[in-house]
Amino acid sequence: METSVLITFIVLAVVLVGLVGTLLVSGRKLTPKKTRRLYPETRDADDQPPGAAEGEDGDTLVADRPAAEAPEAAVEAPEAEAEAAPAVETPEPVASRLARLRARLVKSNNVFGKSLLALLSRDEIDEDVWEEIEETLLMADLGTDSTMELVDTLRERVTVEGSKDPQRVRAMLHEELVKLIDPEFDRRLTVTADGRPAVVLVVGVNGVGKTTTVGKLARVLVAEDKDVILGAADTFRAAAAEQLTTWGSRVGVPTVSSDVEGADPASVAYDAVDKGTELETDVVLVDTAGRLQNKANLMDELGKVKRVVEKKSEVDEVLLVLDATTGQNGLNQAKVFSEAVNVTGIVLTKLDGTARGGIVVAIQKQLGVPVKLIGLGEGPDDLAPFDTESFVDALLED
Ligand SMILES: Nc1nc2c(ncn2[C@@H]2O[C@H](COP(=O)(O)OP(=O)(O)OP(=O)(O)O)[C@@H](O)[C@H]2O)c(=O)[nH]1
Repeated sequence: METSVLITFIVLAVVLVGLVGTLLVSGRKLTPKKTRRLYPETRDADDQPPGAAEGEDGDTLVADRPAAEAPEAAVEAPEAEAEAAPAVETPEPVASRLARLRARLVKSNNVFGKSLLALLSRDEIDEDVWEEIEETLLMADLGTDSTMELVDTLRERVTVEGSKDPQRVRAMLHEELVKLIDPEFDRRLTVTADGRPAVVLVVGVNGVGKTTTVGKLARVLVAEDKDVILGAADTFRAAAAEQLTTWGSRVGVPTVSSDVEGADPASVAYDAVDKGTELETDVVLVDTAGRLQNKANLMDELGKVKRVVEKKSEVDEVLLVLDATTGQNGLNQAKVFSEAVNVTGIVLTKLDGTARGGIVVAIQKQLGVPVKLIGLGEGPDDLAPFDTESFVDALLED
């Protein structure tokens, strides 16, 4: 009799211990996202990021973050280890990058502003001068309509006000350029969504800087303390996924890619959104391929990527990347893309290498969509939000 009581007691104890264990585990799952950041600052060198196991979803891989990270000083660790340089970089905050990149914009674009100011400050502004002004604006890729509009308005203002004072002329030009670029556009990126990750598709022809832009944008978002996941849906160029994974791992952001060459980009994009949802990231950034040799093919492929992603989640932003140095050609590309997907914002890259800042006006006019970001160099933090006032200031800097 006593033995059976003892056995019953032992069985009850085991069941109780099991129950307490289960409660503890499920309690951990319910820990709010923000208190268990996806990429903890302190990890053991061999820790895996959540859900980062290779091949977990069939052909889709989630690239590991860099293995070694120095533990924080508060963690008990040998001194030498605590001082080791962290493998994950800290991206530059947006405010300081703006100040730094402004100088680059001034350097490449103020030729345009300076020659305009010089022309407008002449003692006599005759027909020849107005023609020269027109030419300068066209050379800056402002586009014919906007050039005519600006010249007409300036002509009128200069005649009515009769002022040749360079400061006054500069102010007029500044005002008119700001009006043309339209400060009314909402240039904020939609990178927050309610109860799910915000989904951003990045599209554009090859070579314009798409993959680089996704990488740079991930850094901007990480600097703003957002959890990000990347989707390498440019399955056309073999090295693109690797390139993207490298960008991501530098700032501790995982990348979803396919181990099958030429895999279906829509399925990689879907997997990235799926993984982002599972990991409760704030943003999913999807890089896409941009072959333009066949318009119908491109439209089919991009349309499909968007449709398939939409089975899982809304798409919050479609960013079209355009190379500022390609002028009119870029505008034609923009048109094709905007027919394929509903573009919500433009990223204008390589503005550091051209005096054709006027392309901002032409593109916005053509697509009715704002330039939201500008690329001003090949460095990892050379991407900045577009701001009309500072852009025009940089054009007209002395
Ligand atoms: N100077 C300058 N170079 C840039 C900028 N953005 C990108 N690049 C360079 O442009 C080149 C092409 O960039 P990628 O990101 O590979 O272009 P992509 O559009 O992804 O090309 P595909 O993957 O072939 O479709 C790289 O050498 C980049 O460093 C920029 O703002 N300024």
